[in-house]
Amino acid sequence: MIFVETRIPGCFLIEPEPQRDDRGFFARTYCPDEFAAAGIVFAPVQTNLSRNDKAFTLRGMHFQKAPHAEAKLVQVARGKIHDVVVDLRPDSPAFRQWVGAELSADNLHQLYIPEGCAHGFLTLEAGTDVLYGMGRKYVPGHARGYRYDDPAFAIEWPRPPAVIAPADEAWPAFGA
Ligand SMILES: Cc1cn([C@H]2C[C@H](O)[C@@H](COP(=O)(O)OP(=O)(O)O[C@H]3O[C@H](C)C(=O)[C@H](O)[C@H]3O)O2)c(=O)[nH]c1=O
Repeated sequence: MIFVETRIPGCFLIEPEPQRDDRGFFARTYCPDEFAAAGIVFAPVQTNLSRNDKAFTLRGMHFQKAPHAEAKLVQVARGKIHDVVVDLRPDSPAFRQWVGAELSADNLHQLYIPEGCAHGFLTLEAGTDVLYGMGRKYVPGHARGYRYDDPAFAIEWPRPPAVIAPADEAWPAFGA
């Protein structure tokens, strides 16, 4: 696995190293030793699957309120997304900055998102499945978020969403 830290400290783009043969390939998508060697202390304790039927479906920008903040390992099992992370840690040099990456079933790329960051994605193909490894079990009632187009972050999206949940349109403005 190849780890490339983004401009958000602790947020990594991860490129698995598929072992290819005549049948296809085998790729490791998580390994505690390789993560530890990259300086990441993370062990998924819950996994989630997000199925998105339509292209240009947007989910986000979500995070869990402390003390239930979640680190996440995100990968696309089918289709393609524009994945975005926003640093919400006031003491971070990248506070309020965002990073984006195209994750797809073809490029196998993953994003590791540390606690204290918001996460969201826009699907770029119909029938996109997003897999999550979560660093903490989900605790209902602690979900928080901001709008994907909040001017405080000025996130660049490939295009506006065609599908978005009312709850994701109703998040408060950052700093409100
Ligand atoms: C996150 C989560 C949700 N749920 C339940 C709660 C709702 O009844 C239902 C759908 O939840 P929600 O509408 O929050 O799903 P998304 O909008 O895809 O939210 C996720 O999308 C953004 C992009 C993320 O990074 C988070 O993983 C997560 O917030 O699943 C659970 O039972 N367990 C869970 O871990």
